[in-house]
Amino acid sequence: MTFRSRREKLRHILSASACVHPGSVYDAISIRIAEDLGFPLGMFGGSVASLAVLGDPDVTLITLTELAEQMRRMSRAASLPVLVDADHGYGNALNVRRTVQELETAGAAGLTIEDTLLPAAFGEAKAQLISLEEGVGKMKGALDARGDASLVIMGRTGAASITSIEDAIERASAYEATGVDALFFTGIKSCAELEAIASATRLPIVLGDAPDELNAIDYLASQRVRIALQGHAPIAAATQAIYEVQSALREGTPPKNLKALASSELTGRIMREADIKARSAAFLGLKK
Ligand SMILES: O=C([O-])CC(=O)C(=O)O
Ligand SMILES: [Mg+2]
Repeated sequence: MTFRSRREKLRHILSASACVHPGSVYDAISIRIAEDLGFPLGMFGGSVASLAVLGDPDVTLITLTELAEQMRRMSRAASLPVLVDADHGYGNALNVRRTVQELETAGAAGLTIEDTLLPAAFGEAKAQLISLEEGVGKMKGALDARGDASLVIMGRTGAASITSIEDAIERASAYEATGVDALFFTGIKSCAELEAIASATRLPIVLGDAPDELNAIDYLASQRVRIALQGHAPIAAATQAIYEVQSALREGTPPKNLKALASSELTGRIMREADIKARSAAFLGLKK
């Protein structure tokens, strides 16, 4: 499937009237599983990118090259549309342009650019924001860099949990005015806050995190939330599974007694083994 048709699917989600949960994806295996299970969209979070690629926490150590390469691997492995958390765009507004170019050619369906000051400033324990003006410049740079007009650019603000809900609304309104395709919020704590945002803006809304008060999907849809993230449980589950199997082996459990391994049928499906066999027959003169 072409990159454009993946982007059009994401655009369709944003323009429809329902709210969807994306699958959390971070590598070729996780995206193929999300695709096979019927998720309409994959979310490639910055936190899981750092963990999967570097084994590091989410402290902006991953490079744009590493992020884009991981996206490229996922684009090859599956055709599920993927929304990429591009953090602050890896620098200033000129770096944001480069980030958009790299993620576009790597096959992202959409990406978010946020106004958090990253990496963290010297001597500051708490997260900080860049100025509204700099945030606007980043959004304009992102839109200007787009080569395929169907690539979805989202303006993201974490102001609700860093400064105030009023600041989040002011920033979101300014980003909306640049022509971005959707608004992505983190740190929204209540229905009242979401309703204030929904009535002050008009673009589709994406929620990066949400307390229990905000988990009824029909209510979210009624407030123009089109995508609601659910964290990144798959990589946590994978980490636990690897820990358990390595512990068992280290303690002397024979490999044949290990529990909860993927069956060869499941592994074969994820590896698209039938396709490889058919191609081997067609191109290598081997039997199907
Ligand atoms: O975008 C998301 O998935 C949430 C986030 O910031 C991260 O996981 O880095
Ligand atoms: Mg992030």
